[in-house]
Amino acid sequence: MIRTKRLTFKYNNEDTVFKFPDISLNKGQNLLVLGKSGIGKTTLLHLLGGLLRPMDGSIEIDQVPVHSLSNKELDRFRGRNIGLVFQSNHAIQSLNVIENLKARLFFGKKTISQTVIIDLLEQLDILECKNKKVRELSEGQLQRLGIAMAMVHRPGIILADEPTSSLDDDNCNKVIQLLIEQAEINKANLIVITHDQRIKPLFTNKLEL
Ligand SMILES: Nc1ncnc2c1ncn2[C@@H]1O[C@H](COP(=O)(O)OP(=O)(O)OP(=O)(O)O)[C@@H](O)[C@H]1O
Repeated sequence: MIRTKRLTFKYNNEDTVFKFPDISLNKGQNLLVLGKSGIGKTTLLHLLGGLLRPMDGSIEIDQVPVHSLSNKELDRFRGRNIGLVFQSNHAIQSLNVIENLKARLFFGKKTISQTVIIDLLEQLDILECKNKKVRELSEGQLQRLGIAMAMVHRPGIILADEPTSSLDDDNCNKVIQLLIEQAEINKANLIVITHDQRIKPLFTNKLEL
């Protein structure tokens, strides 16, 4: 469950004040956030993910007032409850796929059985890569590893920043279907931000900034 109210934000040394429309999502609901370049989509995603703090307004996630957590509480909350899918992959190059997932769990202070990890890799169709180093993966496999890393700790919220902008139509559809499927399996909220118009028909719930 995510609720934001009268959320505003300003970067240090900048004049622009971003005012975001209220968001209200029940458990398991998805949202597509659209808007032209520079409007503040990534900024909103970083606020929801606790990477930035609002200037004013509130963010409530599963009854937790995220906006008023201390830095330490926020780090812990993010590590346990938020899954972030970035445009480019943030995996550690020198580690293999399984080691990267274990590192993600270590930082999130969560223990997940090896069977669950194997199941996830199978669902994402990268099980055969489990012992490959990150630098040995193709672009598509890297993208799916990014999703696995965002999902492995079973977060309640999955936030994806332009996950399809560099993909062809076929892979664009596959990645979005995988994200929707993973969100469903975990009963998580999925929020995708994009200016990729191809994704629009795949979401019923949309917010235009
Ligand atoms: N760390 C920062 N410090 C100052 N200004 C920033 C910072 N990050 C982003 N901005 C500015 O804030 C505005 C909104 O940026 P943001 O990345 O949220 O937009 P966006 O809608 O995601 O854009 P795009 O679709 O191009 O990725 C832009 O004008 C950007 O230059």
